[in-house]
Amino acid sequence: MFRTEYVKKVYADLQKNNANEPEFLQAAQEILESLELIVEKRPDIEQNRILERFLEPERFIQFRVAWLNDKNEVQVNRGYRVQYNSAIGPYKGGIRFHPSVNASIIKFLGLEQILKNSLTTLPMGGGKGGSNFDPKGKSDAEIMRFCQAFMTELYRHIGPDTDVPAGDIGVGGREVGYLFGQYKRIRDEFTGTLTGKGLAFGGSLARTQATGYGVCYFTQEALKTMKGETFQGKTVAVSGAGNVAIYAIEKAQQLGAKVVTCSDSNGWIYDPEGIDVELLKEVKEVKRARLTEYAKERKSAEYHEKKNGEHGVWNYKVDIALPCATQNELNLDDAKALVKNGVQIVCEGANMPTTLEAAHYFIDNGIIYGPGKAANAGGVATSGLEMCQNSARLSWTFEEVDAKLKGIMEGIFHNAHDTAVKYGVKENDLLTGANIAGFEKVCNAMIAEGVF
Ligand SMILES: NC(=O)C1=CN([C@@H]2O[C@H](COP(=O)(O)OP(=O)(O)OC[C@H]3O[C@@H](n4cnc5c(N)ncnc54)[C@H](O)[C@@H]3O)[C@@H](O)[C@H]2O)C=CC1
Ligand SMILES: O=C(O)CCC(=O)C(=O)O
Repeated sequence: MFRTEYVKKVYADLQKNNANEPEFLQAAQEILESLELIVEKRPDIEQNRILERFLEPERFIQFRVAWLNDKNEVQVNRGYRVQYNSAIGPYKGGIRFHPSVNASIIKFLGLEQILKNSLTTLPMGGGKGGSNFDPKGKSDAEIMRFCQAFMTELYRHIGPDTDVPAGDIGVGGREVGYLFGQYKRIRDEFTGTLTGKGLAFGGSLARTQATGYGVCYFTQEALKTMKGETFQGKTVAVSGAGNVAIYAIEKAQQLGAKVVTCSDSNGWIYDPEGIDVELLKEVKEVKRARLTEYAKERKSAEYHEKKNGEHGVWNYKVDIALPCATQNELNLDDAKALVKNGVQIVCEGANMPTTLEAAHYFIDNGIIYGPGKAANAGGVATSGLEMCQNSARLSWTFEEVDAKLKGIMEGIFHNAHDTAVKYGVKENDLLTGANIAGFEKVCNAMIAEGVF
């Protein structure tokens, strides 16, 4: 797995100290496999014990969230915030509400976020938070009370120049609104402490679309540079049916592709005529319903129930795959099926959706592989743009924000690609390129700022 004694020891210690955290160890292993190349070139990394410091969060906060449901019964959940690394800016990263949330998931997401935020070129450190609260089936009033209870603890740890949370799975505009309202009430100040806010109270145009559109801008630049091609006429598989998936589908179709799949936790849609994105928005964003509702309205769509936890969407003949649901949703068998069916490029809208074996399989088979920390950085980049607008107390037009987002995504692709080439790995290995490029800036800042 590793060649150098230093990296071997760092990873062995990490395994010992985080024994029951598989997602965190997976993310760390994937990053360390890339960073070994820079460690071999730069002895100052080992001298300054940068890898050990980089992998250890600056702060990990865990707290109780007690709230009342609609029957006036007391409910108790666990809340988290990891403030992972502030070398290049205030901690920045989303909040996830999902029953699977635990320390391992929060730490893997926070670690990825450090490199992602560095790649955006904006001054943002890495953080992430969440709760094992399950929003499914909760009333609007329950969601509000939970968000208020969550913020009643979190507020003391965050601030516009300290730590700026945003949304992630289970946390969208509605939840950010309730979190922001409670923060403002407790602190008695109106600042840009959260991003993804509503447009009436400091949100940025295009933040809703940013992650999904950004994945497509990244994919488009990769196709253009490495294959001289575009989205026009291509067939695309997307997983997920949430914020990232919806706007990835919308942009891919605007760019001339046909997206034939999407999915949620219960099942998936195969729609050979192309997903009707307006209908999908109506089902998921307005009604908050299941994909069965989409299939009822759309004659050309097939609905498949997930029976054995399979993700289903990776078995069709497509040119482009965009996993946009959740971690480890694309395994080695899925990767083999995609490659057999002629996929050319896989770019991740979700965080770590591809298992490590599957990622290696893509790279070894010449598929362009854009890891989430590069391909889905458009969401946090636009959050960074929201922070700029809040500080300046102004707002840019949709076109201005979208143009900046596009420029940032194209820049991230070229940075990852050029770094892959510079470090002598295959040019389709944007994983190594993104890991090294994101790390280098953080590492230099950590050394310059002294031992901490
Ligand atoms: N919202 C954002 O700006 C960003 C989100 N991401 C990542 O994108 C992914 C999706 O997030 P959002 O679209 O924001 O969330 P969302 O809450 O809007 O949608 C979540 C999506 O994931 C699916 N999903 C969740 N758990 C699942 C499971 N166990 N099995 C199958 N599907 C499952 C849901 O069905 C839904 O399609 C996550 O990995 C998130 O970390 C990454 C960068 C930014
Ligand atoms: O916009 C943000 O700050 C967070 C986005 C996020 O959670 C992510 O990039 O995974």
